[in-house]
Amino acid sequence: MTSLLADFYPWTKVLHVISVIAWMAGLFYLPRLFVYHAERIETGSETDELFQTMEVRLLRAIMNPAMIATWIFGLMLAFTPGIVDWTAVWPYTKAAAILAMTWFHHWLGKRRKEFVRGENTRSGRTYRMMNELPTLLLIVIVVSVIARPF
Ligand code: HEM
Repeated sequence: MTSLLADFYPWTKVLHVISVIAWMAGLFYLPRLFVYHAERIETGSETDELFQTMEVRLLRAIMNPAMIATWIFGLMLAFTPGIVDWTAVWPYTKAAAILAMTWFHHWLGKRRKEFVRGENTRSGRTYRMMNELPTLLLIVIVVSVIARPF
């Protein structure tokens, strides 16, 4: 099994990076939709319904599968022999940022359901601020996994 993982290593990494890009696209775009949904759209209007459709499609068709694929290929890389030096610090800074990213994904999912019920209480400003979180986490992850300064 481990030698199979070693044979597929470059392709696993290709699939990991492709799924990461798709996941990140959604993590950047969904809070942006929430900003406009919270600031500009009247609850119960046709535009409200249109935004709900865009949000649910983005989450279900792109973000959920991309997150699952990122985890599967990432774990396959982590189990590939000789790839991760577990005595270094970078795997743990990366892991902490990944957990935060996964938490953020679920936080967005809960906010989407509030919009569906017409119960959003958060302002556009809050969603604007939360929109910065995936950028910060992305920086921590990419520095951890590529520059490995620690
Ligand atoms: C979800 C769980 C994740 C796990 C278990 C995981 C694990 C890994 C592992 C073990 C590697 C291989 C490192 C190597 O080849 O030396 C890797 C590569 C990489 N990961 Fe992840 N990762 C995850 C999520 C992410 C996320 C969310 C991002 C970006 C936001 C990301 C970005 C990258 C990049 C850019 C590489 C390629 C680095 C290189 O060129 O070697 N990963 N990942």
